[in-house]
Amino acid sequence: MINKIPVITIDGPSGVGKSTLSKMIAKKLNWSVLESGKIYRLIALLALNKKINIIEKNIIPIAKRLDFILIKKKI
Ligand SMILES: Nc1ncnc2c1ncn2[C@@H]1O[C@H](COP(=O)(O)OP(=O)(O)OP(=O)(O)O)[C@@H](O)[C@H]1O
Ligand SMILES: Nc1ccn([C@@H]2O[C@H](COP(=O)(O)O)[C@@H](O)[C@H]2O)c(=O)n1
Repeated sequence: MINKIPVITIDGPSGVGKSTLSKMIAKKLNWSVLESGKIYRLIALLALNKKINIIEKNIIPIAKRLDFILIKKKI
């Protein structure tokens, strides 16, 4: 079943405090933290494994199926 708990995610450069701040906010709101950098890296890994050229039109279908891929562990 897909987790319906709201998530917070903060984008920005490395080491600026995204994780620290998002964990603090998530704790206060009882939300989950979504680390967007991990999603980008996972999509890149899937594209590399499947030898897919990393251009927008190829990446969008992978991103759309990401929840299915994660649930079925089809990486
Ligand atoms: N408001 C703050 N003031 C001073 N130091 C901070 C603050 N917020 C976070 N830090 C410190 O800065 C460092 C980087 O923080 P954090 O890991 O939250 O950043 P990040 O943006 O998530 O990093 P990464 O991109 O590497 O995942 C940590 O050592 C953290 O303790
Ligand atoms: N493949 C990636 C990875 C990250 N980003 C951006 O960088 C930010 C920092 O990511 P971290 O995981 O190192 O905290 C992230 O918020 C993204 O904006 C990216 O564009 N592509």
